[in-house]
Amino acid sequence: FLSLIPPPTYNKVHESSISCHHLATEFPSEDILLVTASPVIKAVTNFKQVSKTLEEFDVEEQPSTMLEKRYPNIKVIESGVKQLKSQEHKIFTEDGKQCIYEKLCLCAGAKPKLIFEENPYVLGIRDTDSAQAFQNHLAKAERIAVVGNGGIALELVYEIEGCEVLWAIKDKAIGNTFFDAGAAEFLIPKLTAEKLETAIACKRTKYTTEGCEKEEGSVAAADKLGTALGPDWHEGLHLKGTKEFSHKVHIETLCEIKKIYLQQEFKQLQKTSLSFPKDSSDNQNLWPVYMELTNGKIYGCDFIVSATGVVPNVKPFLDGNNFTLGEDGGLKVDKHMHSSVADIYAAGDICTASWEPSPVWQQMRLWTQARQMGWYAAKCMVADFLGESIDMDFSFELFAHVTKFFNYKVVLLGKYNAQGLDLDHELMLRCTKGQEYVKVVMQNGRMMGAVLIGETDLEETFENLILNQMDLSAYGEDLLNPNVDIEDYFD
Ligand SMILES: Cc1cc2nc3c(=O)[nH]c(=O)nc-3n(C[C@H](O)[C@H](O)[C@H](O)COP(=O)(O)OP(=O)(O)OC[C@H]3O[C@@H](n4cnc5c(N)ncnc54)[C@H](O)[C@@H]3O)c2cc1C
Ligand SMILES: NC(=O)c1ccc[n+]([C@@H]2O[C@H](COP(=O)([O-])OP(=O)(O)OC[C@H]3O[C@@H](n4cnc5c(N)ncnc54)[C@H](O)[C@@H]3O)[C@@H](O)[C@H]2O)c1
Repeated sequence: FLSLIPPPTYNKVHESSISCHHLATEFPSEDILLVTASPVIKAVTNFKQVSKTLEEFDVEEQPSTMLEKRYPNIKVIESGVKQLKSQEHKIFTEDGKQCIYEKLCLCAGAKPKLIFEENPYVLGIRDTDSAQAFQNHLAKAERIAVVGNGGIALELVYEIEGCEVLWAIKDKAIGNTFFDAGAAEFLIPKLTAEKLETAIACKRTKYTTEGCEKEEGSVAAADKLGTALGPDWHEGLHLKGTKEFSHKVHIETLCEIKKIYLQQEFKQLQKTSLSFPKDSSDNQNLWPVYMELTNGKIYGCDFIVSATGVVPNVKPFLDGNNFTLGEDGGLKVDKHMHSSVADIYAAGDICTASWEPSPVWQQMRLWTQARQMGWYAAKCMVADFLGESIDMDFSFELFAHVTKFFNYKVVLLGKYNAQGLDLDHELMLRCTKGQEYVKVVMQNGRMMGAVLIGETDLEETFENLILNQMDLSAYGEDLLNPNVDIEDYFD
C-alpha cells in the first residue's frame, strides 16, 4: 500500500474493516482498498475494555459504503477475489477488475467444515444468509439434529424452542471446545428446565438477513461466503419450530454420524431388510432424512445442522503462490502477522498463528482474536512501511474470551482447559448449583488458566494472577474460598 501510482492501481488491504480503520487513520493521504465479497462490513460497537485483556462488544453489520463515507481514503470494491498473483503483486476480482498492491492483508475468514456436505438436508451456519435459511427451515420443523459440540451447537440447543433437538456429540460431555465435564454438568440442568428467562427484545437489528434456498425440498443455503456471525447472532432471529414446548433436547454422546438416508432409501431398506433398525425414538413418523450413528442408533428428523468447526478460507489465494500452511490449513503468520509470501499479511480466521506463543495464549477462531489480529496486522504493516520495529501486541499475552452460554456469562482465561500442560497440573473448583462455576488450573503453584461461569466478579483478579505468575502455593484452597475476599489479597 501507500502507492505513488495513480488509479486504477490502488494501495490495497483486502477485507477486515478493522485493519482499514487503522491504516486509513495512519495514512490519511493514501488510498486504502477494501475488497470484499460481502455487501456488509462488521462494525464493533459498544466496545468495553472489561480488564487488561478481556473485552466486550457488540458486532453490527453496516453497509460497506459507510467506511467510504467515514474515511475518504478508503475505497471499497464489492467483489470476491478470484485470483492472487503474488509475484506480480496483483489481485483479480470476480467482476473483472485487477488491482496492484504494495502490501496486502488477507482476512477472508473461514468456511464451515460440514459433514456430508453434499447432502441437501445438511446445513451449516456461518453468515446472515445461512442463519436466515436455518430460521426458515426451523419454522417448519418438528425435530432437527445438531451434530458438533462447540460454540454453535451450544448456542443452538439452548436457543431453539418448539422443536425436538437430537444432539449427537463425539465426546462424553457437552461443550468440549469450551468446557470440561464438570462445567458441562453444571450447565445441563438449564437444558431441561423450562426457559424462564425471556430474551431481552433486540433493540436494533444487528444482522441483516435475506432468505436464500438452494432447491425445492432441500435445506442447504447457496454457496456464497458472507461475513461470519458474531456474539448474539441469534438475537433478532426467531428460532422456533412448530411445537409449543420450550426445550426438548436428547443428547447422544460418544458417537458420530455414520450414514445419512433420505426418506425413500430408508423406507426401501425397512421393506427389504427385516433386521434394518427402526427409528430409535418413540416417534415413528416418517421423516425427510435419517441419520445412522456410530453407536448403531438411527434417528429421523427434518434436517441436520452440522456445527462441526471451520476450515480457513485459503483456496482463492493458493494457486501459484507459495504460502506455507499450518496443520489446520490456515496461512501461517509470524509474530508480525506476515505470511510466508513477501508483502502479504493475514489476520483472523484465515491465518494460523505460528510464532512462539506466550505460555498462556492459544489461537481460537473467535471474533475477539479476529479483531485483535486485524488491528495488530495494520500496525505491523504501518511499522514495516516506516521501517520501524514493533513489539507483539499485549492482547497476545493472555488468552481471554468472554461470552454467554445458556444465559450464563462465561469467561475463559489462559489454559482454561489445561491445554498442552504437563500432567502435573491441578484443578481447583468452586460450584454453586444454578449460580456459578469456578475452575482454576494450577501448575507449580502458579495459576495457568480459569473458567468462570456466572457473575463471579473474579475475572480481573484472576487475569492479574495469570499474567504475573505469582506463586500462590501459600494460599492453598483459600484461593477459591468464597468467604475470603480474594480481590483484597491481590489487587
Ligand atoms: C454462528 C457463529 C457464531 C459466532 N459467535 C461468536 C461469538 O459469540 N464470539 C466470538 O468471539 N466469535 C464468534 N464466532 C466466530 C467469529 O464470527 C469469527 O471468528 C470471526 O468472524 C472471524 O473474523 P474474520 O474477519 O477472520 O472472518 P469473517 O468474519 O468470516 O470475514 C471474512 C470476510 O471475507 C470475505 N471474503 C471471503 N472470501 C473472499 C474473497 N475470495 N474475496 C473477497 N472477500 C472474501 C467474506 O465475505 C467476509 O466478509 C461465531 C461464528 C459463527 C459462525
Ligand atoms: N460464543 C462463542 O464464543 C462462539 C459461538 C459460536 C461459534 N463460535 C466460533 O465459531 C466457529 C464455528 O463454530 P463451531 O461450533 O462450528 O466450531 P467449534 O470449533 O466451536 O466446534 C466444532 C465441534 O465439532 C466437533 N466435530 C468436528 N468434526 C466432527 C465430526 N465429524 N462429527 C461430529 N463432531 C465433530 C468438534 O469435536 C467440536 O465439538 C468456531 O471458531 C467457534 O469458536 C464461537
